[in-house]
Amino acid sequence: MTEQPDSGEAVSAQTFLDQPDHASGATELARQLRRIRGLVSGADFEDLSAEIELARELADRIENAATPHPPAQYDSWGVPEHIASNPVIGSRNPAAPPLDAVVFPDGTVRADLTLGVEFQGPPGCVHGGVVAMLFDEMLGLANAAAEHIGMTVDLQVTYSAPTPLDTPLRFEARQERVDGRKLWCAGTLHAGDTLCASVRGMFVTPRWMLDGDQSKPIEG
Ligand SMILES: CCCCCCCCCCCCCCCC(=O)SCCNC(=O)CCNC(=O)[C@H](O)C(C)(C)COP(=O)(O)OP(=O)(O)OC[C@H]1O[C@@H](n2cnc3c(N)ncnc32)[C@H](O)[C@@H]1OP(=O)(O)O
Repeated sequence: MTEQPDSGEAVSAQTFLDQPDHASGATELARQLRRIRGLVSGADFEDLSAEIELARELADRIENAATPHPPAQYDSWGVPEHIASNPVIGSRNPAAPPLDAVVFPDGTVRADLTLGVEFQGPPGCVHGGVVAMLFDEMLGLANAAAEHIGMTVDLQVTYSAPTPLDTPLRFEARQERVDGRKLWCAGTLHAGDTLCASVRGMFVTPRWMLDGDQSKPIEG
């Protein structure tokens, strides 16, 4: 449970799309790979030849143990495998920050996170494309929280101030309007009191999705 600090009164939030650790250990493996990701992209080393050998052996071992499931086999939105591989929230995707979201009773989705040097664009700042990607996901999550999802057809990001690295950031998003298959969402990104960026997005629920069961429980 988290409190919404800007509301003036304590409002409880629920963890959203909770992803328990995978029994195989893949979630923990992703955590360790994220540590390596940050170190390799943001530190100097004298000689890594022994570590390279180790990494190659590890990659070979994981490849031999793996039974890959191509994305085309993922059967629907929100199943654990679909969420786990996501590049923004996926607990088993080492490339994901990962972003952990909570949802408030009014439908606002919030995520607090800190981004390291591997997400750098301008020196000391988060890459603008990374901000856009995280916003896209946040708006998608706001749609999921409203149980009315779609695909992005338009995403407009306004960058107001540089987004600092290694600094607590807060993303917020909510679905604002629905008209048939068309959905509109908005969001903000703050570092402390500074508004770094804001976003407006339009989504469309594909016709084929209406034939499926959108209201099925979100697993994971
Ligand atoms: C509850 C369940 C659990 C969920 C669990 C959650 C899991 C965890 C969350 C993951 C969250 C992922 C968040 C990332 C989201 C992506 O990354 S989505 C990927 C990027 N987007 C795409 O690839 C979309 C590509 N576009 C398309 O495939 C097609 O345009 C679409 C979206 C299927 C729509 O095609 P369509 O069904 O044929 O619709 P179409 O008739 O063309 O348009 C419908 C209406 O929208 C309008 N429209 C279409 N495009 C536009 C546009 N660009 N601008 C303005 N209007 C437009 C049309 O003019 C039309 O308006 P009307 O004539 O009805 O007034």
